[in-house]
Amino acid sequence: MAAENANNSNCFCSVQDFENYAYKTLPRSVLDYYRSGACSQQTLRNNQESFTKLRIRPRCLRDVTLRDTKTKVLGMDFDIPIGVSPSAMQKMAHPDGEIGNARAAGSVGAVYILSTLSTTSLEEVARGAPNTVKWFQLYIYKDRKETEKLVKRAESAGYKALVLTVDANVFGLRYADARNAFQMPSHLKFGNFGDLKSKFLDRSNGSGLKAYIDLMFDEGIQWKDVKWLKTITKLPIIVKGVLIAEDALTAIEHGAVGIMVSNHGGRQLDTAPSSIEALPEIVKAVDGRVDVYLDGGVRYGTDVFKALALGAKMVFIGRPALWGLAHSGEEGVKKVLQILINELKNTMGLVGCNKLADMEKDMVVHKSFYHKL
Ligand SMILES: Cc1cc2nc3c(=O)[nH]c(=O)nc-3n(C[C@H](O)[C@H](O)[C@H](O)COP(=O)(O)O)c2cc1C
Ligand SMILES: CCCCCCC(=O)C(=O)O
Repeated sequence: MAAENANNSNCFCSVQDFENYAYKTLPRSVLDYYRSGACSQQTLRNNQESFTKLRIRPRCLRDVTLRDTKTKVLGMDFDIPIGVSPSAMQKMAHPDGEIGNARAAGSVGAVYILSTLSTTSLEEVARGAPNTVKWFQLYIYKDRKETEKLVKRAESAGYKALVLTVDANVFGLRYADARNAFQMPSHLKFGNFGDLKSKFLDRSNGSGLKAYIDLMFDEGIQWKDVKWLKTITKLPIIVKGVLIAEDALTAIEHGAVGIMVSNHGGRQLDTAPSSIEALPEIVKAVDGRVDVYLDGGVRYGTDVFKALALGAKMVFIGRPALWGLAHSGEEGVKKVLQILINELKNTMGLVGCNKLADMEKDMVVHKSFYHKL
């Protein structure tokens, strides 16, 4: 891309354009933290590759003049079935940070999930993006009182659900961060904590984030902690990071009202299945009792369509929002979301779906359907 075009948003047609821009402009250790997966990064790659192995089977000559993407999730109305997944330290991408990301989501009628490890406090995000439906992602600290305080604060600030991340009891092996001795830039801090919990710790052995997590997070969390969480909050609980049917059923038994199929963007267990590979077994097991959501590798409206047709109620993006933020803050995230909405509506039109309920499971097949010989 010519240098003079590097910041010309008119050229930014796809999520890939924003990713390319972020790769050229973000400081190396921030970029590596955002983009990397764990270990050999097979799951990271597979998240996107698995979508390319699915084919969409279109239906012709159906009236699609009023294409509608509205949906209702946990009793809340949304204009689109796409939301923003939690990601830590968003101010490293742009000073607009979490507030910009949340405002962008709200501007297109999408839900925004704030990370426990945000660089803006949950109260500031609530004040800065009052018109956005916000959910709060929770990591369970060894200090349960600290966890309880976070939950109460999220309730008071108007967050509408808790998203408990269950695939990060142990820190994934992220070699790029270890090599870079990754550290949050010194002008930033974790917004939700006032004392030393707001800063990274000793990084003499590699990533400062890893040192922080090892000290603060509880490796011993179990299903009974979901029950405990239910005793301290009235907010609906979504469990994020489920990849197999049995865990989905256990999550429901313990009170979860939503299951997010996710492998943490390939950043935790390397060689775990891709999210879209895992989705069908979970949808089947859950059998409509609770909502199933998905994130991981979603980069095109066709990916959104595939996940919805295979039974996800809502589909989330992690890195694409960070690439939008890196490009032009709130505006950039909004553009990324608009691209995905436009691609989704285009796909719906070409497949013959006027509304989300028109999507059928057999509109999406594995490519082997066409390559039987
Ligand atoms: C830089 C980064 C930070 C993340 N931080 C969190 C976090 O704080 N809490 C969490 O539950 N998931 C976190 N995730 C995982 C995302 O919520 C999400 O599962 C993943 O990014 C989805 O994959 P995608 O990036 O391919 O869309 C993070 C992901 C990235 C890329
Ligand atoms: C135990 C994993 C916690 C990682 C904290 C931030 C995050 O979720 C991510 O970097 O990914």
